[in-house]
Amino acid sequence: MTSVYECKWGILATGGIAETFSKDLLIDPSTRSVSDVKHTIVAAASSSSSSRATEFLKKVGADSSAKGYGSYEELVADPNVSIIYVATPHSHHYENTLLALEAGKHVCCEKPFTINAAQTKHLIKVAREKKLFLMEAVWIRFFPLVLELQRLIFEEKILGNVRRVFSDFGNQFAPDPKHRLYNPDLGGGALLDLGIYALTWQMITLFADPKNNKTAPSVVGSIVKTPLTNVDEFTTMILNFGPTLAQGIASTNMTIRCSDKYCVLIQGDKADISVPWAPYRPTSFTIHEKDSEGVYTGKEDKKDFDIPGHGMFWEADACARALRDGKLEEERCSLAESTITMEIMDKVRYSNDFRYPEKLEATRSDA
Ligand SMILES: NC(=O)C1=CN([C@@H]2O[C@H](COP(=O)(O)OP(=O)(O)OC[C@H]3O[C@@H](n4cnc5c(N)ncnc54)[C@H](OP(=O)(O)O)[C@@H]3O)[C@@H](O)[C@H]2O)C=CC1
Ligand SMILES: O=C1OC[C@@H](O)[C@H](O)[C@H]1O
Repeated sequence: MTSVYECKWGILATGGIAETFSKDLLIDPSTRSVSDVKHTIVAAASSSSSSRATEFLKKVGADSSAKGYGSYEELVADPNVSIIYVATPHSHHYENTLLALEAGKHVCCEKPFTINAAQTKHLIKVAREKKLFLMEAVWIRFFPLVLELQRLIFEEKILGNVRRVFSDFGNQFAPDPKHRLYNPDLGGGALLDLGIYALTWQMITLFADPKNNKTAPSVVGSIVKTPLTNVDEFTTMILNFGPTLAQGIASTNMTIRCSDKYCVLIQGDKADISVPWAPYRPTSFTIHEKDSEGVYTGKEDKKDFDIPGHGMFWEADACARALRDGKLEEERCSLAESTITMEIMDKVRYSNDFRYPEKLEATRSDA
């Protein structure tokens, strides 16, 4: 019998996504036909109190031996923890990930990796120097749906040449200046929180096209800021993928929910693929056949994908396998692609005069 690798997680922060991720970690891997890795939560930390961390561990169903800490420093010092999951607001990812790396821990950090590309590059430098695994938690990259979609596009070539991709993630949020989405001090705004999914769809379809030869796209973007807190409320980007002569249009906002039917439309010369809501947790896509003049023939093929939980366990399984195999990076969610994505967001923000407070944009002096 082959041995099962046990990945020992430390959960840094106890908010919404920390809870969702932790519950997913503890779902029996056999429910998703996985038998080579399993996950244990050995500790969690809350910046507010150790009792909050202990309550969190109970709520997510961690083993009673799991430790609850009242500071992130104590968590990263725990010798039983192998990998830290960073689940704080964007504003804190850079410092929290550095804290964990400097303590010698592998890290899986929530999206967006950091506030800007300079910070991402510094994290990569530290991880490489310390020979530690590092990944931005772009969970949809690991969905079986995405793997199948890429297989159909790049191996079976069912779309022919892919020439254009529309991707949108807009959602209707109550305009609350205290919510992290509206708060500039927490890295608020549509682009970093939601727009990163619209960009991920561009990366997994147009950037990943073998003909693109891993070339970063050129980008122009336009931003409308909310008068409430001056963070971006609407952002739209046009991306030109030079080697493939394909164009991407990626949009995001936090006022209008994107269409239930078409959040993503991948257009080739033989067929299109549409992906309905939700762009951050897709469960189906439809292939629309076209005739030689590019007109839909009416022949459609819908593919549905079951998610036995929320769907965050697939990225966790990838982290576990990387640790087991001594890999410092996961190729499905590479550090190079995270850097390119951050650079795109920087370019669009800075060219539209949208900067976060100086303390959020700063990198440490050794960066
Ligand atoms: N992959 C996905 O599907 C999703 C990813 N995310 C990402 O996860 C991150 C966290 O989002 P979410 O869980 O919704 O946020 P929450 O506000 O629900 O939780 C954030 C947690 O971070 C900790 N924290 C530390 N410092 C601060 C601070 N100054 N202000 C607020 N919280 C602080 C708190 O935990 P404590 O008190 O325990 O320290 C808090 O509970 C974001 O970067 C977001 O992009 C969010 C939702 C979905
Ligand atoms: O990652 C996310 O996906 C779902 C959104 O509603 C959330 O704001 C975002 O952080």
